[in-house]
Amino acid sequence: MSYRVKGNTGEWEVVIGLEVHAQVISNSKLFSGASTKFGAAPNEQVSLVDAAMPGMLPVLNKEVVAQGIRTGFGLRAQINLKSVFERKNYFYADLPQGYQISQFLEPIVGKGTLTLDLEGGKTRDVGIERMHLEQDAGKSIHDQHPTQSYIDLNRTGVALMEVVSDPDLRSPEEAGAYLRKMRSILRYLGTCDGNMDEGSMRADVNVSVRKPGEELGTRTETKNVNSIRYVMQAIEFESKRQVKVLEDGGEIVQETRQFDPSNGTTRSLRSKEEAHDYRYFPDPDLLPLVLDPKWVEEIKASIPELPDEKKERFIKDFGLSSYDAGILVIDRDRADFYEEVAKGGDPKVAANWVIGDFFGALNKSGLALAETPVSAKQLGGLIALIKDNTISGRTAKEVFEEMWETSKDADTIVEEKGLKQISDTGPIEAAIDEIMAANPSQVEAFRGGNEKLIGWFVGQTMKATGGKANPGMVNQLLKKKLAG
Ligand SMILES: Nc1ncnc2c1ncn2[C@@H]1O[C@H](COP(=O)(O)OP(=O)(O)OP(=O)(O)O)[C@@H](O)[C@H]1O
Ligand SMILES: [Mg+2]
Ligand SMILES: [Mg+2]
Repeated sequence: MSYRVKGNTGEWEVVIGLEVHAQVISNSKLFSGASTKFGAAPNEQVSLVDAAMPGMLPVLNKEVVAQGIRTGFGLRAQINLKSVFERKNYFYADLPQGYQISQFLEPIVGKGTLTLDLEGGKTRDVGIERMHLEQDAGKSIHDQHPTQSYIDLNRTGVALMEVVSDPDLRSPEEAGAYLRKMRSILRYLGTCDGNMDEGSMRADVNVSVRKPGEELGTRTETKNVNSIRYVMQAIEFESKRQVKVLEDGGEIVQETRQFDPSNGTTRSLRSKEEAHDYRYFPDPDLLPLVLDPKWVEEIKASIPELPDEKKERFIKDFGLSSYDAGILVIDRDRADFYEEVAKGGDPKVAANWVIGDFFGALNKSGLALAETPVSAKQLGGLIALIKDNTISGRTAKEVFEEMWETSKDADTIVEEKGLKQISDTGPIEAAIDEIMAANPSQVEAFRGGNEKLIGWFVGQTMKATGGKANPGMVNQLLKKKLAG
C-alpha cells in the first residue's frame, strides 16, 4: 500500500526529494592543505585559504576529485569529463570568503540511480539528479556566551559532495531507506564515513503534497537534518502541516524550514521573498575541471563490489531471500563476516545464524561486529557440527551461548561437555524398545489411530537419551517400530 496522508478532503500523496551533503573522506580540504580530522579544538585546522586572507588562491585537491568520481560510479551515474566550480555568494558570519565554491550548471556527476531496499525484500529505483563538489562552511557557536557568538573555521573549506535526488520518494520509510542505502554505498566506496551524529552526512528534506494524479505541489525545504529518524519525522510533520494549510484554503509558500528535534516539528526560517539570490558565476581563480578519461577508467576499475551486486550474488550463489541478503550486505564487514561463516557449510543455515542468533547476541551485549567474542570461523565451525549431525540444532544454541561466554571453539565445548549427538541406531533403538515395553497402552492407542502420540514417544526417547539422540533418527526409528 502506498503511503498517504488522510485529510478532510481525502487522501494526499507525499512527494520527497533529498539533498544529501556528505563529507568527503580526505586528509585535507577541497582547496587547501589544512587537516579535516574530526574533534580538533576550534580553529586549529584553518589555512590562510580557508580564512580567506587576501591574495590566497585555492588549489584543487586531486584526491577529493577521485572520491567524487568513485561516488558517481557508486550511484551508477554519468561522470562529466568537464565540470565547473562556481561561486555561490551569500553573507554569513561563518563564511569568511563571502561565497562558497560549489558547482552549479556543470556538476562533476550527472544522472544516476539508487536502489531502495524496502520492507519484505522489495526494491525500487530512485533517480539521482546530480552530484557536485562544494566547500563546507564554518560553524557559529551561540551557546557559549549570552551576548556573543563564536566562530569555528575548522570545517570551512572541507570538501562536501551534494547528492540531489529526483522527487521520487513517497514516504518517510522510503526516505529512510534512501539514506541508509546512500550511507551504505558511500561506506563501501570509502568516500564518506556516513557518521550522521558527527555531521559527516546531513540531509535537506524537500517535501510537497498533492492529490494522487495531480501535478507536483509547491515544496518546502527543511535544512540540515542530521539523523535518519529526524528526516522521517520532518517528513511526517511537514506533510501533515501542508495538508492542513491547503485544506484550510491556504497556500504553501516555497520556503526554507528548520527541524526541531525536541518535538519533531519544523518551523519557517525564511520564505521565498527573502530567498537567496546566490549570483552564481564561475570562480575566476579556478580553471574548469577537465578529467583524463584514462584516469576515470582506472578509478572505475578499482570500484569494489557494492551492496546491490553483493546482494544479487548472495541470492544467486547462496540461495538467500532478498530480505536476508539485503540485511547481510548493508555493510561490508557484515557481508564479509557472513561469507566467512558460510564457508562452514550450508549458506542458508549460516544466514539464519548470523542474522538471528549472532546479530541478536551482538545487539544484546552492545558490541560492534569488530568486538565479537565469536569469530566468523568459529561460528562456521558450529554450523559444520550441525550439518554433519554431530549436534542437533537445539544443542547448537546451547553451545553458541557457551562460545559467546568463553570464546572457545564449538568442537572443544561439545567435547568437554559431552554434547555429541547419538546418531548410532543401537542405543536409540534400545531406548525405544524399553519405552514401548513399559507403555503398552500408549502403543496400542497409537496403533489404533491416535497418531498424535508420536510426539509423546519422541519426548520420552529424548529424555531417555539425555536429549542427545539425533531427533531425525528418533522420528524415523519410532515410526518404523510403532508401525509394528
Ligand atoms: N515539488 C517537489 N516536491 C518535493 N521535492 C521536490 C519538488 N521539486 C523538487 N524537489 C526536490 O528538491 C530538491 C531540489 O534541490 P536542488 O539542489 O536542485 O535545489 P535547491 O534546493 O533549490 O538548491 P540549494 O542547493 O541551494 O538548496 C531535489 O531533491 C528535488 O528532487
Ligand atoms: Mg541543493
Ligand atoms: Mg536545497
